[in-house]
Amino acid sequence: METILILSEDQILDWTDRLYHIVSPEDKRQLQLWPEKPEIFREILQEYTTKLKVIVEVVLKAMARSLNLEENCFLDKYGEERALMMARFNFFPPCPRPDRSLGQKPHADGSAITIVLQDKEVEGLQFLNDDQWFRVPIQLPHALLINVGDHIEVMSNGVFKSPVHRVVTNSERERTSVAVFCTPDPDNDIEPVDGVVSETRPRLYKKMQDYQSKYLQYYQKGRRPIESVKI
Ligand SMILES: O=C(O)CCC(=O)C(=O)O
Ligand SMILES: [Fe+2]
Repeated sequence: METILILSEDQILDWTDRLYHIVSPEDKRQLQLWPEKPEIFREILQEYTTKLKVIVEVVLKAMARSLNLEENCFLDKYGEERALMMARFNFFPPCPRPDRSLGQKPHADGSAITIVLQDKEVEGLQFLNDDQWFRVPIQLPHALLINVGDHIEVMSNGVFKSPVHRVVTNSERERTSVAVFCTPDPDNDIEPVDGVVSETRPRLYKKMQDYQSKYLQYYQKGRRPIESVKI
């Protein structure tokens, strides 16, 4: 299943094939679209999802504590049971012109946090800081990369930043990665939490509404969706 929306003729496409599935909550899964082979796929994805839920809880609590906030303040807004987890399997085939195309164009994730399992052997992910791209190393096989998404930037009133990143291609080797986007329960109002707004640190973001559809519109035009909620 693919969610690329072609919104205009001049839209720049990513050099990638993707499989994109909701993995939680269970009643939102569309199992009829999941691969049937290898047979172990569903079982492994189920187990992976269950384990990632534990990581999300630990990480969101730790992030709150690190700001001296009540430890459940991000987790409560995230919503645990009804939070949306979407798994994206990214396949980046070798590209004959890596100088002219990207596996994934610059973007920041629209999640609360994203958990990425990178290819064990082929690098490609890069993060932007001060106008410079920094490569993410892959020395640690099976390491999970945890990336802050737009929802945590808003909830933390900008203390945690949702960084811009991209994936570069290469002409020799294919690359795969699995990104699981952990996004708050769509019924929850997401805005800066109590304790991050003060006289010295004014509120920087509005309430996030209908962010998913805004996200796609902005993203495909090469703009940062989070701009739509900045005050
Ligand atoms: O391929 C990667 O390492 C990261 C992919 C990514 O940024 C994404 O799917 O949003
Ligand atoms: Fe990403």
